[in-house]
Amino acid sequence: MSPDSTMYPGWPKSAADLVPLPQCKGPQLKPFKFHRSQKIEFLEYIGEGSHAHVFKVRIQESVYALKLFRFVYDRDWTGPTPETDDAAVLTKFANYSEPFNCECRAYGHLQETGHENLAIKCFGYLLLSEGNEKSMMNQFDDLHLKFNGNMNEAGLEPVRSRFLDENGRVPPIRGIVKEFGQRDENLTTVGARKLLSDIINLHRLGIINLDVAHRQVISGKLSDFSTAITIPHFQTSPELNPNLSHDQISAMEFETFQLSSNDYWCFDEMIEEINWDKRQKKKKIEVYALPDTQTRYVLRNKPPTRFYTLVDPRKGEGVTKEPPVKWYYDPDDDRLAGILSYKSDFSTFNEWVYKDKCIFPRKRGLHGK
Ligand SMILES: Nc1ncnc2c1ncn2[C@@H]1O[C@H](COP(=O)(O)OP(=O)(O)OP(=O)(O)O)[C@@H](O)[C@H]1O
Repeated sequence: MSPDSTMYPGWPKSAADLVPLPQCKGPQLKPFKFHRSQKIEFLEYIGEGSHAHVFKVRIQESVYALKLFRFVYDRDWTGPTPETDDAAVLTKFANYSEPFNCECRAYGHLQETGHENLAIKCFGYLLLSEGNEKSMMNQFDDLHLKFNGNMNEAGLEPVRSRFLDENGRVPPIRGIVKEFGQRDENLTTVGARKLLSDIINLHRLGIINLDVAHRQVISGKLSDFSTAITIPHFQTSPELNPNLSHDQISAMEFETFQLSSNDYWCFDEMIEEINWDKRQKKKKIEVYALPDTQTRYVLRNKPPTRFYTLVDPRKGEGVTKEPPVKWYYDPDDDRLAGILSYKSDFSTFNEWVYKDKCIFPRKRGLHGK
C-alpha cells in the first residue's frame, strides 16, 4: 500500500514513504522526526475522546502527549452518501474529513502560516511501529483499549482490517505528537478572552468546526482538531468542484456559516456552564462571543435583526492587526432562520454525494430530487 493511494497510510518501507499527510489539496503535516531510535516509552494513559486514546510518552529525552487515532466508523465523519466500501471513493472524502486527517490539515496550516501559537504545539505525525504497538497494548492490557470504532461503541466493526496490504497486514495506528500540557480546570476572564481571540484567529486562517469545549483546553490553548475543517475543503470551497449548481453553492455557503457560528455558540455555552459551576463565587467570566439576541433567540422568541459570525473563514484574511470583519448572513426563508436559531454542535444540513469524480452537497431529506 503506498500512502497516497489508500484510505489509511500503509507500513512505511523506508523514511521516503513518510510523506506529508494527507495527500490532497491543502495543508499537510510532516512526520515526527525521530533521532536514532524509534522507541517510544509509554509513561501514562491520559484519557480518551471519541476519536483517539492519548498517552504521556517519552521519546529520547523529551516528554510528549501522543494522540493515537482510532479507526472510527465511517458514520463518525463526513463521508459519502450512500455509505460505500469503495476505498477510492472513501479516500477522496477521508483525506479531508477523517479525524486524523482533519488534525493533520489544521496543524499543517498553523505551521505553514507561522501561527502554531494558536494551539497546543504539534511535532508531527507518526505511524506506530509493530513493536511500539505491542508494548503499548501489553503495558495497558488492563484497559482493554480498542482502536476500532468510537468511545461509546468501541469494537463493533473491524474497521481497521477492511483494507489489508499485499502481505495481509492491517494498517499501522496513526498518531500525532504534541506538547504535553495540563487540563485547564480554572478558566478565568483573561484566559477566556485569549481563547476567544484564538478562535477568531483560527477562523481568519480558514480553520473552523473546532468542537469548542472546556475539556479541549490544554494549558490555555485549544488542543483537539479532529473535527476541524481547514479551507480549502469540499464542504466550504466551491472552487474544488467546477460543476456545482447555484443552489449547491448556496447550500455550502449556508453550512459554512452555520459551522462557523457553532464555534461561537459552543464558546458561549462553555462560558455559561463554567459560570453556572462558579455560581456561589463572585468572579464570573464576562466574555461572550455573540450578543444574546443571537444566541438566546429561542428563549426570547424573537429573531435577531441579522445573523452574523465574527469572521468569514472563506476569505482567508489571515491574522493581521486589523480588527476582523463580521460576516452577515441573511437567510432566504424562515426555515433557514430557524436552523440558525438553534444551537447544534455540528451541522447536518448537507449530505455529500460522489459523482463524476467530484463531491456534491445535497440538502438532507431531498433524496431523489
Ligand atoms: N497535549 C495534551 N496534553 C495533555 N493531555 C491531553 C493533550 N491532548 C489531549 N489530552 C487529554 O486527552 C483527552 C482526549 O484528547 P482529545 O480531545 O484530543 O481526543 P478526541 O478523541 O479527539 O476527543 P473528542 O471526543 O473531544 O473529539 C483530552 O480531553 C485531554 O484530557
